[in-house]
Amino acid sequence: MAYSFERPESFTGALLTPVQMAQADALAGDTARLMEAAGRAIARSIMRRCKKVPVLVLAGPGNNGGDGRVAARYLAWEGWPVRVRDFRTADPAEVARAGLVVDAIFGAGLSRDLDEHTISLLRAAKNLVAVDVPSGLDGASGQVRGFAPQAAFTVTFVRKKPGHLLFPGRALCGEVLLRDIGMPVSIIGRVGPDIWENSPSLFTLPPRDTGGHKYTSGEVTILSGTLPGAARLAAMAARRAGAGMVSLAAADASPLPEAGIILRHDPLDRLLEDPRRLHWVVGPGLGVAAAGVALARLLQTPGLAILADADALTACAGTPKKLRGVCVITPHEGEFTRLFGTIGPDKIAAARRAAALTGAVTVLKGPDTVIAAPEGTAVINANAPPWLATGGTGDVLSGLIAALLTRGMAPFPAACAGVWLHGAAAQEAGPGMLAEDLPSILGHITQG
Ligand SMILES: NC(=O)C1=CN([C@@H]2O[C@H](COP(=O)(O)OP(=O)(O)OC[C@H]3O[C@@H](n4cnc5c(N)ncnc54)[C@H](O)[C@@H]3O)[C@@H](O)[C@H]2O)[C@@H](O)CC1
Ligand SMILES: Nc1ncnc2c1ncn2[C@@H]1O[C@H](COP(=O)(O)OP(=O)(O)O)[C@@H](O)[C@H]1O
Ligand SMILES: [K+]
Repeated sequence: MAYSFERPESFTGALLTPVQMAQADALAGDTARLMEAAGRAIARSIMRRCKKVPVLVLAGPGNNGGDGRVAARYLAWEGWPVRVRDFRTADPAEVARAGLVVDAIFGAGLSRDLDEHTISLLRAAKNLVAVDVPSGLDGASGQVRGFAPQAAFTVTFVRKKPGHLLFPGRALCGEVLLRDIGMPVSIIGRVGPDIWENSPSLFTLPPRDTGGHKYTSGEVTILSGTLPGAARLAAMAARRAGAGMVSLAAADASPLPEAGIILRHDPLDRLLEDPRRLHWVVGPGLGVAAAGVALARLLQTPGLAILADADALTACAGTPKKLRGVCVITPHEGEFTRLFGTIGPDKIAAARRAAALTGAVTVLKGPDTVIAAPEGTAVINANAPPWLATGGTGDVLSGLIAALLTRGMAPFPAACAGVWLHGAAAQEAGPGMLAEDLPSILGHITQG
């Protein structure tokens, strides 16, 4: 069974771009009712989370402004001191005096950079709650158009937008509160979301085969080279994540690895004679020249599942088509840029282009890792704590994804599951963790 990508029927975790959100709005038709529900949700969130202070609602020209006006009405009913100002005539000095500013200037309809007057208003706010997104934030990409304020929290509706999860948007939103305003799930289905927030509801980990032996659980071979520690980290992760056999293939006489990792000094051609050796990790600590040669050789052998990382990616800098036939690539931003050119303002579009060009599931790593399938489905990961940004964690991720592949998962869900479990392990390890702390935690969170 191929453990495939699972789209929840409820579309939980689906992300809607501003264009898709507008389509949903048009299909639903009843904007007034949705706006009423949105405004009530904003007011409730404020009343629950904030002290009663004078509130100033900055209202824009579209539905975002409409949501803000409805929220003001509910706040006033509950006895809150609240004023509404049209953003065109509002005064920054008045904004600065407000105890709480509700930013309802622009949401999904943002179509150009903010002008100086709007920026001066938003800059003056000391304590701001954003409606849908902080005004100036592009909901599709998480990029800032001219300026966007820092929100204490953001209330959004129906489904989150990619810009809530992609940096710098994620940081500017503060906590994102997703509120149901009665948009039918069938309409979300008709819009056809193709970007998702990563979570375990998108994949199922294969159960361990109770009647199996080490080879039925799959074998992963990891090429080791100039920095053998990197390959060992990948190997430790692969073993803990349930690969039955893990071999390090080292051309030279590298020092003995940990007990339980098999060290092979055979030439690559010899290793390829074993038909069970289907899953390969190429790149971590291998050396760029060696990685280029090894990758080319592996790609001549049909039927292999190859994960290319680190030096194998650098070896293909400027010639990404050399990666065709690889199953998963895991570039960080530097490796990605060397391969495909600048990422630009839209990280999802960049990852999709790379996946389409190479045919490989592309894991564009970072604090907001994007995983893209060659046919275009994209997933944004948001569970990685900042302390995951430490040397060697990328090697662990490679070994982890390779183990999930060898356990029978298809490449896209294996990549999604690997990235999510990697973040979950780092959360469990806590601040100050090292890459080598992750494998033992993976041992207990990767069992099906
Ligand atoms: N889609 C839905 O299901 C719902 C959406 N709602 C709200 O509707 C919002 C989207 O509404 P709209 O499509 O009316 O869009 P907005 O309210 O974001 O604003 C669109 C208007 O602002 C103008 N504009 C855009 N960028 C500008 C700039 N930089 N400077 C000056 N003017 C600019 C546009 O020309 C347009 O007139 C959402 O963000 C959300 O707050 C809610 O009412 C509830 C339901
Ligand atoms: N600021 C951050 N917050 C959370 N995770 C991060 C951050 N920066 C990087 N990461 C994650 O840390 C890992 C680093 O991988 P990589 O750059 O390949 O490092 P290395 O080569 O040292 O193993 C990736 O999984 C990446 O998604
Ligand atoms: K807004």
